[in-house]
Amino acid sequence: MSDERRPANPWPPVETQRPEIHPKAPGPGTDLEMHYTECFGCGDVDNGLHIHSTVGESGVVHSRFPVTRAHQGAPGLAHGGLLACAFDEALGSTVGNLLRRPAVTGKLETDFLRPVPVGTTLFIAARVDGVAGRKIYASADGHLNSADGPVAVRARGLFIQVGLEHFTTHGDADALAKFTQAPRLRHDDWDINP
Ligand SMILES: CCCCCCCCCCCCCCCC(=O)SCCNC(=O)CCNC(=O)[C@H](O)C(C)(C)COP(=O)(O)OP(=O)(O)OC[C@H]1O[C@@H](n2cnc3c(N)ncnc32)[C@H](O)[C@@H]1OP(=O)(O)O
Repeated sequence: MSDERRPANPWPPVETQRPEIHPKAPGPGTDLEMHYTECFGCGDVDNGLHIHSTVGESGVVHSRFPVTRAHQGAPGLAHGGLLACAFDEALGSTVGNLLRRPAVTGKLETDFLRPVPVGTTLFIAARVDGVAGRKIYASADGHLNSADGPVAVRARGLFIQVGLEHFTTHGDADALAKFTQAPRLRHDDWDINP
C-alpha cells in the first residue's frame, strides 16, 4: 500500500511541548560515537547493524544502516524486525544525544513501504517531535541508498525517560561504566531528572 493510502493517526498522540535541545548536545556535523561497543545497533558486533549517525541541521540526526546478507528475512531482502531495530537505534540515539536524557523505548511502530534489498544502505533521518513530561515522541524516515532516495520505512517511537538506576537495577551491574566508555557520554553531562 502506498504511504498516502495508509490511515494517518495524529502524531504525537498527546499534547506535547517542543523538544529543547540540551546545551551540551553534539552540534550539527558531529559524527556520533557508538554509545556502547556491544550494542547490536551501533556497536562493534559481528553481524550487527553497524549503524553510524551524524547530527544534522534543525534537530535532525542522520543514520546509515548498510544492509548485508546477515540481515536477510526473505532471500535478498532485509528482515522487517531488523529494520525496526535500526529505527529503534536511530530514534533512541536521536533522543539520547539531542536531549541528553536517559530514555528507553516504550513503543515503536513501523510502516514498511518498500522492500529493502541486501546491498542497499538505508539513510534514516530522525527527529524529536515533542515531549510530555517523561514521554518523548520521535519519528524517522528511511530512504533507500541516499538521503533523498525513496522512503522505504517510516517509524514512530515513544521513549520514556528513566533514572540511571533503570540500567544498574535491570542491566549489568557495571552498566553505567560501560555506557560511559566514550568520553562524550560522561553521565554528569546528562539531564537525569525524570
Ligand atoms: C542519556 C544521555 C546519553 C547520550 C547518548 C546516549 C545515546 C543512547 C542511544 C540509545 C540507542 C539505543 C536505542 C535502543 C533503545 C532500547 O532498545 S530500550 C530497550 C527496550 N525497552 C525496554 O526495555 C523498556 C521496558 N519497559 C520498562 O522498563 C517500563 O515499562 C518503562 C518504559 C520504563 C515505563 O515504566 P514506568 O517508568 O513505570 O513508567 P509508566 O508510568 O508505566 O509510564 C510512563 C508514561 O508512559 C506511558 N507509556 C509507557 N509505555 C507506554 C506504551 N507502550 N504506550 C503508550 N504509553 C506508554 C504511560 O502511560 C505513562 O504515561 P503518563 O501516565 O505519564 O501520561
